[in-house]
Amino acid sequence: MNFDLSHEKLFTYLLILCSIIISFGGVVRTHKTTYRACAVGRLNMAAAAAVVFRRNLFPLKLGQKACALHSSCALRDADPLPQASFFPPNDATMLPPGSFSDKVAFVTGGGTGLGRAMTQGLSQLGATCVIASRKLEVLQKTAEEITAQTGNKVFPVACDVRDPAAVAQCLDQMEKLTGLPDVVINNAAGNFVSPSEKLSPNGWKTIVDIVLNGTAFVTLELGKRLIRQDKGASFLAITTIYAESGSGFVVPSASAKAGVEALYKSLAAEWGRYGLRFNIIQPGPIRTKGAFSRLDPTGAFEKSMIGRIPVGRLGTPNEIKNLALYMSSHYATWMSGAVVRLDGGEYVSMAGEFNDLRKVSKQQWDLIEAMIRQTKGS
Ligand SMILES: CCC/C=C/C=C/C(=O)SCCNC(=O)CCNC(=O)[C@H](O)C(C)(C)COP(=O)(O)OP(=O)(O)OC[C@H]1O[C@@H](n2cnc3c(N)ncnc32)[C@H](O)[C@@H]1OP(=O)(O)O
Ligand SMILES: NC(=O)C1=CN([C@@H]2O[C@H](COP(=O)(O)OP(=O)(O)OC[C@H]3O[C@@H](n4cnc5c(N)ncnc54)[C@H](OP(=O)(O)O)[C@@H]3O)[C@@H](O)[C@H]2O)C=CC1
Repeated sequence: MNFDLSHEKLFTYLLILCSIIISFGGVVRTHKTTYRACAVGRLNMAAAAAVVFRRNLFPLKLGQKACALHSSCALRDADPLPQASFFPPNDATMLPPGSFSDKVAFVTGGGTGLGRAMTQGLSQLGATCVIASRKLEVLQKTAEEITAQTGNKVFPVACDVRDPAAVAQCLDQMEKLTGLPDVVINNAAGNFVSPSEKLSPNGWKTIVDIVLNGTAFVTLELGKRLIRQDKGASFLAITTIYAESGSGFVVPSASAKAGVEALYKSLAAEWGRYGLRFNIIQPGPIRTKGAFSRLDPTGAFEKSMIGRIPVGRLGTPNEIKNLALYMSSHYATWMSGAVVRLDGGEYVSMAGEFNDLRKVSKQQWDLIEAMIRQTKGS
């Protein structure tokens, strides 16, 4: 029979081993660090065990903090699983050239990460783009780079979506620059992992304001203006797979993203009569600086994320781009109220009761099958 040593079991065996060695006043070596047990006793055992546990889960020394943070270093990639070779990402832009000629696109959070990739794709296919977020310099740099690549105008507009007056001003500015948009992508977000018992009221409010209120302010203000001008448009919101399931440690984000989905599904029903359609993409994990510096700052969780994804790798910004472009394009005019998950199978992989049986070896299956077949009657 195969000996399947899971992380959990490995920790347990390590803890037991530590306890035994420490009991004899020995020396334990883990990750090039030596812990000398001075006395025999439960306290020492617990302390050493805790250190072993922490070192395994967070393989960083506290002193390395600055260098470990993604914001100050290059992102470190965890390896994809072998099956990822069956599923290479195709970064090429999928729709035909000119698919967005004569169209105007408005993308919140368009200066970085997924928003930048979507803006780049829209611009490449002929759209004039307006990108909005708080940091004007970031937007300006992105706008210049994309325009240099595509030859199409990208206008940067500073806007904090939490402030309805700022949103109205931003849309005034857009109307002057380009007119009202044909394509709207609500992509701006804020997030951080935190135990919910550590959340302050302002921590909660900050995330809900950016994600839910920000999306609502942009969508309602633009919707009213489009309705007044009798102009149709496609609205897309970027949520996440846990908008559906909920998730611990990102509770404000989960709550706000679920609200965004309710908002978009509701408006799909109500505002179709004005030529407006509303759709949602739920991405799984994609390594961007903005997301991973706040959700996996030590890099300790990336490997387990990949382990949960049947396709065996993280997504790429361009994969979201291609889906977003299709959903926002004239090829998708019959799509409204849709929620599309793009996550390499992670959501269903986490949800299925028996999915962990993937770890069962062939020999173990033979034994299990024999046991089941032996059972007669109820
Ligand atoms: C399947 C994969 C799932 C992945 C999903 C990904 C979803 C995403 O949304 S990823 C997008 C991530 N990108 C961003 O978050 C970009 C924008 N983020 C920010 O600007 C900041 O991180 C922040 C959201 C905090 C907003 O910045 P702002 O300057 O406006 O706020 P602060 O004044 O810094 O903080 C406001 C209150 O929040 C508290 N807070 C901040 N960080 C934490 C933390 N790590 N833990 C707990 N609390 C935190 C902060 O203390 C403030 O509260 P208070 O002290 O009570 O005033
Ligand atoms: N990367 C991932 O794994 C996943 C990401 N997502 C979603 O994808 C979207 C993009 O995330 P990603 O590209 O990874 O992360 P980024 O941090 O790069 O993108 C977030 C963007 O939102 C903007 N933003 C934040 N706060 C505000 C605000 N108050 N007003 C206006 N703009 C704001 C930021 O710009 P600025 O700082 O200039 O304001 C930034 O450009 C988000 O909706 C996120 O929830 C969903 C699932 C997985």
